[in-house]
Amino acid sequence: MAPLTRITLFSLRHPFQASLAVGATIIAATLQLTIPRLLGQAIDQAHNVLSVAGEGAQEALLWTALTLLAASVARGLFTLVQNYFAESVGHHVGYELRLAFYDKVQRLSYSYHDRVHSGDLITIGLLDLDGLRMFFSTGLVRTILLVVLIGVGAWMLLSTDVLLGFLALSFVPFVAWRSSVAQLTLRATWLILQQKLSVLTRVMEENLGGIRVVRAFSGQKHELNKFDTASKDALELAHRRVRVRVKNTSMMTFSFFAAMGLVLWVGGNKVIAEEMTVGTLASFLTFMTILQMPVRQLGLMVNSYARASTCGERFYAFLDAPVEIEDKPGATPLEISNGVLRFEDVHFTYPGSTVPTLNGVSFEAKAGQTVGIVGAPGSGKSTLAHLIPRFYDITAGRITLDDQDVRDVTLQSLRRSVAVVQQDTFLFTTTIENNIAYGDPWAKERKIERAAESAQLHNYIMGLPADYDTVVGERGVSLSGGQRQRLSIARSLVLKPAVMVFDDSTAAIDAGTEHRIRSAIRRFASDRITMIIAHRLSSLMHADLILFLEDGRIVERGTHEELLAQGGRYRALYDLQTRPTDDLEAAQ
Ligand SMILES: Nc1ncnc2c1ncn2[C@@H]1O[C@H](COP(=O)(O)OP(=O)(O)OP(=O)(O)O)[C@@H](O)[C@H]1O
Repeated sequence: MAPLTRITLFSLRHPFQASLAVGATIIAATLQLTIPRLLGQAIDQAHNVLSVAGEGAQEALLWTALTLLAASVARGLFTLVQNYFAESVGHHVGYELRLAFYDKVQRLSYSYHDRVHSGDLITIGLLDLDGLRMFFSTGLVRTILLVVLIGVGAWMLLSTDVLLGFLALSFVPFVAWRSSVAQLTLRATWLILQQKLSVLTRVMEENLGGIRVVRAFSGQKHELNKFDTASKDALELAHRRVRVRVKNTSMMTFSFFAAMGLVLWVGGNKVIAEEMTVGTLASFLTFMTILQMPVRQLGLMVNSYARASTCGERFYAFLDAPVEIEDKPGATPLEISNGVLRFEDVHFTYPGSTVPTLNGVSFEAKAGQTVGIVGAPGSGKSTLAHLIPRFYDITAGRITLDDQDVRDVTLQSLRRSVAVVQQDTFLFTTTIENNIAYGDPWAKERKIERAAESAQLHNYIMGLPADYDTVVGERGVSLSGGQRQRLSIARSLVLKPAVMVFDDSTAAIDAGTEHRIRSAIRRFASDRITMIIAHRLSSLMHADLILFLEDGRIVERGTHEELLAQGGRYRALYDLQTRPTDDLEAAQ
């Protein structure tokens, strides 16, 4: 369905507000059209009062004046109702679209985020959504208003006097054309201006985010130049927009007054020739003044259609994008009994890639066991871990937890049972307690503290100004890399997952603390599988099973001792990491 049809039908899901807005628009426009007639009538009656000076003439003038006043007040009230309910529909639509957008964001697969920049998603969720939200009031309701005002108004003028009617309407096509051209040009330049401003925002964001690098490398001058260039571009464009607006406004005003001059000239002659009353001429001029604004607004209406159409295309393409990873129909919650994880001939290729990342990986791990994964950068270690909680779906083979294929169980139960502690930790701007309890907001205080104790973070937290209530994140207390990693470990421990993966997540933690964390986790790990991905062999030497990955294949497997005895790649890596630096330098 076309985006405009879709948003129109969506807006009509609020029939009460929508019909009040439309009804009030039609009544307000009709009342507005009576004003020039009444005004003309009043002028003629005033003329009669002056020339005839009769009782009846005065009374008639009074009545017309009162009717005029009533029509103006009523028009104002109906315009108020129109604006209120049209806006109200827009806000309801905006609210519902925002929820639909956010709901979709929560369900999107990792592969979608790999493809689409988060800045683009924010643009869809803010600007595109706004373009759609406004369509009801600035597009649909305005169309009705303009059709009634211009259509009925033109008919009334032409039916009163054809020649004068044509002259009075002569400015309409020109102003409608200029206004549409101006609005469309302004829209196009607005989009470019947004891009320029987003470059400015990005430059500023990077500067603030990387402020330490900028200062350390004395990059201030370079940063200022970058900012200045982006700023100048935005300034030039803003000037161009002002020129378009000023030029078109002047042209439209000129054509309106030219038409008005013509009407005065021809109409004046008709009045002199007594073919027309002064009141009728005055009503023509008032009609023109009333029509001027809506005709100028034709451009805004055209713009609203253009905007809603392009915004709608992007917005609905996002809403309709297939969710690659979701619960399959009839998925049941994962049930953990023995806690056995099995990879059976797993193959995986990233969506959009032609090169397989994992090639026939098979292994088994039981509850209480630790599996270490080692290999060169890019060999597929993180990928392997990300397949267990279904961040991506495998291309071939099977991954099971207690004989249940991970694709057959509900995602929520799976992800509560498999926790991946990443190397980069994201902290929400909230208290430490809320950050740790993110996966289980109802976790008891003691549970949170125990998790922090195991992650060797409790003592540090107790030294903070408001201990667990201390706010961290961008606007809170800054944590070091190692402390962030420990917080991330605590966050996963709270979940008590059946499989816990440490993806290079102790790289920023010193060996002593890492050892203490490992011992603490081992105490709680009798019923869970711990998987450790690390470059530092000392982090995973104690594992029950170590897998050596190379180009997505397991090329060596066994315990530390077995692998050393094999004398293969693991042995070589071990020697490299344990050999004194002097030996290495001598070997080079
Ligand atoms: N989201 C992605 N989309 C496409 N290819 C990816 C994606 N993530 C990783 N890859 C590719 O898959 C391969 C394996 O990456 P992976 O991150 O699993 O390696 P790794 O062994 O964990 O590396 P490191 O030790 O550096 O963390 C790499 O060639 C990488 O470029």
